[in-house]
Amino acid sequence: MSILSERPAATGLPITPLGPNFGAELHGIDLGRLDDDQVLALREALVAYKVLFVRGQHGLDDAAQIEFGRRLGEVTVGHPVHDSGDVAPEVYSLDSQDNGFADVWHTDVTFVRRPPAISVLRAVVLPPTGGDTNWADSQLAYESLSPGLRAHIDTLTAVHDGSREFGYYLAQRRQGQGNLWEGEVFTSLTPVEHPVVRVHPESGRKGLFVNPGFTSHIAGVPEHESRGLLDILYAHLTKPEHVVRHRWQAGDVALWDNRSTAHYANRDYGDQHRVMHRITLQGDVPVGPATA
Ligand SMILES: O=C(O)CCC(=O)C(=O)O
Ligand SMILES: [Fe+2]
Repeated sequence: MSILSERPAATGLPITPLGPNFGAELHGIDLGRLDDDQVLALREALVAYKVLFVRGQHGLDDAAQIEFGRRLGEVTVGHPVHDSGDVAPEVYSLDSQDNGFADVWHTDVTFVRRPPAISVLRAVVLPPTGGDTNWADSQLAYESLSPGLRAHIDTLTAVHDGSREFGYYLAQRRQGQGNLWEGEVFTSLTPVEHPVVRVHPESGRKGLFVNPGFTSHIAGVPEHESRGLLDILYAHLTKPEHVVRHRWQAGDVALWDNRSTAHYANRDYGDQHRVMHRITLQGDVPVGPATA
């Protein structure tokens, strides 16, 4: 029996859930021509399903992708330090011929005070095979930890450090001159602290908010303890039961909620070319259980 259940949403969006709570596909809509009710429904579906896949968006170019983003929220510049070259400032281009890989589990740009809430990714050039992307449900992962561990990590904060992935790039390629992100020009990547457990500002659900890409350590505990605990949390977050995997086709767009997910792009396509264009929507300062 197929786990897919065609469920006509009350809102009129044709949503096919990929599981009970995580991931859904949308067919038969044009992201460039949504009416206001559909935009609202999409926004709600994004919080509910955390990652949405929209097929057949062949007409969407960078400008239309940005325009679509503006209907959902405040579009940021593409990245705090990366320069994507000959594209609009809002676009972050991941080009395999320019070291644009995302083969480490991460949540986007958590190394700033207000990480982006939502990302919208469009396939521009796809390899003939491979290059799938995986998303992990950080809320389900949190909820399926034992109560004792949940209570413990509810109290912790962690340090997020963008210099691990982008420090060399900022120093060498950008000569210490990053982009203007929310009024701040990034000349260095100063580590920031976020709660280990994030309370989602819209749904109120708690989720793990640490990621191997940018989290350097848990604050205020010995290094070996931090390492051990993070390893447990990462292994749990990325269990197959918590993950959906998307096999890209031309015209696909994926949208995800960075407040409740992490993701990883498979680097398994050899020398083939792969280009993805991402835009991000402004988020808020992550809040933990103690202050929620
Ligand atoms: O290349 C991909 O599939 C995902 C890249 C990524 O991490 C992102 O767009 O945020
Ligand atoms: Fe990413």
